[in-house]
Amino acid sequence: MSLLAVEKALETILARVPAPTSETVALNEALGRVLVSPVVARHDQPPFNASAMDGYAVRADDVAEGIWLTIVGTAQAGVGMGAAIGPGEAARIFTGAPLPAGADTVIMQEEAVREADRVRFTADARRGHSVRQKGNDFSCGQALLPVGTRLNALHISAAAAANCGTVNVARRPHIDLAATGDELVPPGSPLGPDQIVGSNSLAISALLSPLVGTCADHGIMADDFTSLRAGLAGIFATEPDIVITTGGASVGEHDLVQETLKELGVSLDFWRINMRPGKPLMFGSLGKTLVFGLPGNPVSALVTAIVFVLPAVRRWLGMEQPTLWRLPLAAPTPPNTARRHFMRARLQATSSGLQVEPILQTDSGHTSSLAQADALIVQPEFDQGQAPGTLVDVLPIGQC
Ligand SMILES: Nc1nc2c(c(=O)[nH]1)N[C@H]1C(S)=C(S)[C@@H](COP(=O)(O)OP(=O)(O)OC[C@H]3O[C@@H](n4cnc5c(N)ncnc54)[C@H](O)[C@@H]3O)O[C@H]1N2
Ligand code: MOO
Repeated sequence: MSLLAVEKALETILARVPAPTSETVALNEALGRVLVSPVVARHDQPPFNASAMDGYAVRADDVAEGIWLTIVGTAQAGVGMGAAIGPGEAARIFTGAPLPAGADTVIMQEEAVREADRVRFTADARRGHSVRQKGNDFSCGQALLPVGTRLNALHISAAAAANCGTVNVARRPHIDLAATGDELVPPGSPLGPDQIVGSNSLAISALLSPLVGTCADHGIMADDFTSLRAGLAGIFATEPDIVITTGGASVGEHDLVQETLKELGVSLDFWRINMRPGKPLMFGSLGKTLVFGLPGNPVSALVTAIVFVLPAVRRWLGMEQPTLWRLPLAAPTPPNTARRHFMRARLQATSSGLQVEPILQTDSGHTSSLAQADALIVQPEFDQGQAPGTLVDVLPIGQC
């Protein structure tokens, strides 16, 4: 198989992702979930003309310098006055209270002089001032949040105000994760001779967990057919939505993942992408299960998870894909090879706007440089290298 273009690989993956399916959850459990139906207001907001200030409800036409109005009642939040005000009258009113019939304006108490049951004002009345008109926030039946919205605190505020106790959200995929490699030990273990700490599973789990239902870590599988076959067959038996392996994806004698997956019935769509890091990525499916075989190198594993697995999960949930940013380079980039380079980089906020500074480390086993990055510059194949100030494509990864 020759190297596949990044776009073609992504297109192939996204075409295999099923359409979102819906489940209903209580709003207090909906943080981070993605809407499959819009949030629609169930009432006008505010439901009545309401005071925005503590002060006096008046008829604007009645207010003039030196004129006293008679206070005929009180309106407070939750308890309206229950009567109208007439010419020459005012009502004491508090923030959030329904405006009494007949009133059209509220004047705040700092601009009022009160004596017993009468009041005059030190400022002009501006008709409608300090009144939140019924429905000025939203009206009954209005769509407030569209399909595809990933609910954050701001969205939950609007949905709650609209009296939506439940929301329809996308079912989240269940993911099974396995690392492969005889040399690997779990993080936190004593490190024996020739051993490496397996970091990929924790990293990928951290990347995907905010979006997915479960991300079950099946630990480390040895580089032999018997262990791999048994381990992976056990995972496929539970029919997860997505299986992700890391390591054993390349061409060495110990890279057995591809052969094992095929033996277990996985139909492979592709293997090897024209990118760095991350060339030996595999993708296929077994029944309804999508299968990603990511490279073992930690930077390659995480970059391919960001570039291919995250978009698949977003599609699964019905979310939009983020677009690349165009930012000026803060420093030159070196020439690229024939493979598209997802170059580690740092965003810099300057007085003239955002810039992106390339990190020149390209070793795909070098995790500390990836930890310093909050963006990837997407450098085209055969790019001859660019001077500072040139606009380049940037994929922000600071939220990952
Ligand atoms: N002759 C060739 N050799 C290699 C090629 C090639 O085209 N021809 N491709 C290289 C590229 S590019 C990559 S990327 C790697 C990927 O190889 P594998 O997917 O087979 O990964 P491994 O050999 O299993 O491991 C590579 C490296 O990463 C470490 N590793 C593995 N798993 C983990 C883990 N879970 N956490 C942390 N580190 C891990 C492993 O110890 C190795 O150091 O192949 C090149 N070779
Ligand atoms: O394509 Mo590999 O991921 O560079 O080391």
